[in-house]
Amino acid sequence: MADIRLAGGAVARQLEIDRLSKRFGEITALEDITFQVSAGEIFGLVGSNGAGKTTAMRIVLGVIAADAGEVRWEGTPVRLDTRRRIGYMPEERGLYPRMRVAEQLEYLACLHGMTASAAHASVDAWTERLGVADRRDDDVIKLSLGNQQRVQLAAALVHDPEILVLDEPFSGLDPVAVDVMSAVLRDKAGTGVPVVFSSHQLDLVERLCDRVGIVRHGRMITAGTVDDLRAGGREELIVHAPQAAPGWADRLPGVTVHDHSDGRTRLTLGEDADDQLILRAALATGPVHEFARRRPSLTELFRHIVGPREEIS
Ligand SMILES: Nc1ncnc2c1ncn2[C@@H]1O[C@H](COP(=O)(O)OP(=O)(O)OP(=O)(O)O)[C@@H](O)[C@H]1O
Repeated sequence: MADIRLAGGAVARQLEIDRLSKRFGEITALEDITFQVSAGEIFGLVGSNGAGKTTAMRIVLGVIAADAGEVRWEGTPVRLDTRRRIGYMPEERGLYPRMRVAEQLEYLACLHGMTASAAHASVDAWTERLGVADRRDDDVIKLSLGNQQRVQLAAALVHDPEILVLDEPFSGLDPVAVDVMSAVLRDKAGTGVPVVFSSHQLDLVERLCDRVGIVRHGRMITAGTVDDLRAGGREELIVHAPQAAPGWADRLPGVTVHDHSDGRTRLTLGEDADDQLILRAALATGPVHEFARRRPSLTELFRHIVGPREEIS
């Protein structure tokens, strides 16, 4: 168990997922998965289909029990009373299709212990913020999928949770809704809420998350800031020389050419590579419009780490 005691004996406000394991018959969904999300931090869980992300979140929420391991908040094992203070967006979504938006959000807020008047005010505020205020009196089933998802996020937020756990909150959202959702998550983190969410949209994860964890076959294979993860990836050189023919860089020492199209070549450099030699070789083909080092994106890192046959979908 990690020591999360701070100087002076205070306990860090941290959600700890500690060595969780879970099997479903022959299938190992989780194997010793461990990660922490601090108060105020946005943590992105990424992994291929079936990697174990949903299973981990369900265990945090107590929807299913772990075979082994523990989930703690502020150093104390998470029990029913803590779970009432978590805002959860389940993958299977959980709204009553034939109940009106405001009615069911108020009902959910009251289930989490809010008074009726506080619930009413909170529903007004969140439906406004999430752009579904004009749908408050509609049955959920009449809403588009994207608007249902906004309501689902409102359901996770309406009781003013201490912790947010969101399974694929961005899937199926239009770009405006993605921006609204991102801003809400940032704001909640800004008030000290630990936010953990899963997503296959790695560009979004890269932009939004303070730290990212890559899950594979039920294990956390790496976790850290995107910059930490990038430190293990190879820097690339992009050369845009429109007149360069394919193969122009193939014989340069220490150079590996990854692709070349429309005069744009993507290279990685070994120890014996000389970037000035590469530049001279590019200039020998004609004008050079771009010559830039580029760090790998999270998508590229993901491909590199989990392997090309197991790409995210
Ligand atoms: N209730 C269940 N019964 C049997 N197997 C299950 C059950 N829930 C999950 N699994 C299996 O456990 C593994 C992990 O599934 P999980 O849903 O946690 O993955 P995931 O990372 O969330 O995937 P996705 O990105 O596709 O949502 C998969 O092999 C899945 O088929």
